[in-house]
Amino acid sequence: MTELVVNNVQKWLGGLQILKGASFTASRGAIVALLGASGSGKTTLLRCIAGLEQPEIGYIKIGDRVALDSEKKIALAPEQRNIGLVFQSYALWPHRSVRENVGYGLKLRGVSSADLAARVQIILDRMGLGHLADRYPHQLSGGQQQRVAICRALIYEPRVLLLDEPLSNLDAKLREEARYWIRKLILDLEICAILVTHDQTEALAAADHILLLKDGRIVQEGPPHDIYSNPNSFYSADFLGANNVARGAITEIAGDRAVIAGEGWSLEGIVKEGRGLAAAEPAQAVIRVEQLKVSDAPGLHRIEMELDDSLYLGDKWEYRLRCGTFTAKAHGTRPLPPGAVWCEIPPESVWVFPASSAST
Ligand SMILES: Nc1ncnc2c1ncn2[C@@H]1O[C@H](COP(=O)(O)OP(=O)(O)OP(=O)(O)O)[C@@H](O)[C@H]1O
Repeated sequence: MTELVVNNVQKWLGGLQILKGASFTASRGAIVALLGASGSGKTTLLRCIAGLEQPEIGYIKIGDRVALDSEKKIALAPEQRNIGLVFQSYALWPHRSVRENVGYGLKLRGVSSADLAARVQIILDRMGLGHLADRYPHQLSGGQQQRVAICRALIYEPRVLLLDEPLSNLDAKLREEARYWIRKLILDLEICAILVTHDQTEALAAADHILLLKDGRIVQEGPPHDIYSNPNSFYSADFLGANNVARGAITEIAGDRAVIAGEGWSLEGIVKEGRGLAAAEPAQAVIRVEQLKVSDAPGLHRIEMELDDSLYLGDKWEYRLRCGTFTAKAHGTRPLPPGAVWCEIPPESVWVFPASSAST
C-alpha cells in the first residue's frame, strides 16, 4: 500500500535549483534509501517531505493527506504531516531524561499523563530501553542515544519515518547491527521509511528500493540488486561497488558488444550506455573488482597482466595488476609472487560507457 507519493518536487536555495523534479512512491513496510554523493540533494529532499523546506513546485501525499500541492497552494506544517524524523545528531534534549525525551512531543499535544506514561513505556520496552528510562542522554552510549531518537520519532505512530544518516555517528560494528535492527523494526511495524545515506553498503543492505541522486535528480531507481547489477550510467556503475575503471577508446562496436582498448590492452565488453559510442571514440569501462579472477594459465577471456604486489586485507588478499595503461585490483585467498599472471575478465562484466558520461 502506497504511503508516500512525491511528484516533481523542485526546490531552489540561495538562488540555485537544488532539486530538479524528484518523483517517487514508497509503500508501507518498505525502506527506500536516498543514496548519492555529498551535495546531491538527499537531505533537501527529506526536508521537503518533512515540511522543513517548502518546495516551490511539487506535490507530496503522506498516507491519505496531501502535504504539499504547489498548484493549490497547500503546504502542511511538519507537525500536521504524520511523519517521524530522526536526525544524524539524534538531537536529544540534554536536560531531559530518556522518558521525557520520548514523551515530550505527546505532552505538547495534550495527551493525558497516564496515557503518555503507558505509551512511552511500551515503546522503550520494545526497543530494549525500558531500564534506562530515567537516565539522561550523556549517561547513554551512542547506540542507545540513537534508539532513544528513534523511539521519540515512533511515539507518534507515524505513517512515514524519515531517517537522515541515522547510523553515521556509530562505529563500524554498531552500524552493522543497527542497520539490521532498524530494518527489522520497520518491517515489523509495517511503516514506510525513507533513509538518507551516502553509504552504499548501508543502502544495499538496509533498503528495499534505492533512489540514486545526482545533482538534484533521481538518475536511477530500483531494488538494490538491480541497481548494483544493471547500472544505467557511468555514475551509477561507479558509485556502487568496488570498481576498476579502464579508460581508452572503442576499436569495434556491434550492437551491444564493443571492444575498448588503450595502450597495451584491449577488453571485450557490453555497451551499457550507447549514446555517443562509436569506433575511435573515447570510452570508459567499469569492472567490479569481484569479477576479476587471477590464475596462472591462459584461457577463455583471460588477458596477461603483470602482478605488482599482493596486499593483505585480513579476510582476503588484494592483487595490484597492470597491463599497459590499464591498472586493476582483484581479490584472492592467498598472496601471489610478483610477475606475469592471467586474469579472467568475462565480457559481461566489462560495462562500456562513453567517456563523456562521467558527468551524466
Ligand atoms: N540553505 C541553503 N542555501 C544554499 N544552498 C544550500 C542550502 N542548503 C543546502 N544547499 C546546497 O544544496 C545542495 C544539496 O544539499 P543537501 O544537503 O541536500 O545534499 P546531500 O546530498 O544531503 O549532501 P550530504 O550527504 O553532504 O549531506 C548542496 O550543494 C548544498 O550546498
